[in-house]
Amino acid sequence: MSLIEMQNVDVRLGGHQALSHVDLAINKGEIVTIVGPNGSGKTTLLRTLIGALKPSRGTVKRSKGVRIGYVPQSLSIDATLPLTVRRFLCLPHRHSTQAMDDALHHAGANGLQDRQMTDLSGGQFQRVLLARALLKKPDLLVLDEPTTGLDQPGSAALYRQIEQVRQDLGSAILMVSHELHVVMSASDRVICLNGHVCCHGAPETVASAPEYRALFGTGTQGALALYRHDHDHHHHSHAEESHEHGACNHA
Ligand SMILES: Nc1ncnc2c1ncn2[C@@H]1O[C@H](COP(=O)(O)OP(=O)(O)OP(=O)(O)O)[C@@H](O)[C@H]1O
Repeated sequence: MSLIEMQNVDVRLGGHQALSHVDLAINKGEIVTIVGPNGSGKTTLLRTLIGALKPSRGTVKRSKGVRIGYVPQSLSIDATLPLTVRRFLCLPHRHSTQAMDDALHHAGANGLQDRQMTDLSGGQFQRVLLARALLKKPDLLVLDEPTTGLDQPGSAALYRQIEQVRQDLGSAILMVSHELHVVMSASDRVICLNGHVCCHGAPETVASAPEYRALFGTGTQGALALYRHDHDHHHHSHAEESHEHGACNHA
C-alpha cells in the first residue's frame, strides 16, 4: 500500500471548513508538491496527514511503522536563549553525535554543529530544520514551504538538497511550494488545492489543465494570479473528483 492515504477527508477549524473531500496517497520515493492560493488549506492538509489535526470526516491511513519527518513552515527561536545547533537537534530526544553529523550532512549543513541557532542565515536555518526531520530516517519527509524567506539561488539550492535526500535516503517527499518553475521540473506529481483538490496529476497534466491556468496563468502574471484566485466554482461529488491518472475537476 501507499505510505500514507487520505480518503474523503474534511477538516473544520473553529467553524471554518478548511478542507473538503480530499483524497490523497503518497507512494514510496515519490516527490509530490502541493500548490494553491493563500488560505487554501495547504498547511491544514500537511498537519492532518502527520496526525496533528483530526479530520471531521474521512480517514487518514498510515502504513504500519511508517516514519514521517516534518519541517514546519516557520519556527521562532527565542533570540535571548543560547542554543547551539547540536542542542537544538537533541530536542526533544537525544541523538548520538554520529546521527547528528549524518543528518546535517544529508541536509547540506556540514560544520554547523556548534553555531548558535540565532546566528544562522535563512538558508542554514532551513537546512538545520531539515536535518532535524532527517534524524528519524523518515520514509516520508513533509515540508511546508521550505524556501520561505530565501532568495532564488537559495531556494534552488534547497530544492536540489531535498532531491538529494530522496536519492540518498529514498524518502518520499511531500511539500508545499509557491515556486512554480521548480514544482514543474522537480515533482513527480502536483496537487492544486483550493479547499478541495482542484486539479492533480503529473506536472504536464496539471500544467495544461484549465483549473491550473485559472490559478497560475503563465509567467509572473500567473504567479500573481495565484494570490488573487477566487473560489468561484462549485464542488462536484466525491465520486466525480477521483481519477486514477490525475485529472482536473471543475469546468
Ligand atoms: N485555528 C483556526 N481556526 C479557524 N480557521 C483557521 C484556523 N487555522 C487556519 N484557519 C483557516 O483555514 C484556512 C486554511 O488555512 P491554512 O493555513 O491551511 O492555509 P494555507 O494554504 O497553508 O495558507 P498560506 O499559503 O497562507 O500558508 C484559512 O482560511 C485559515 O484562515
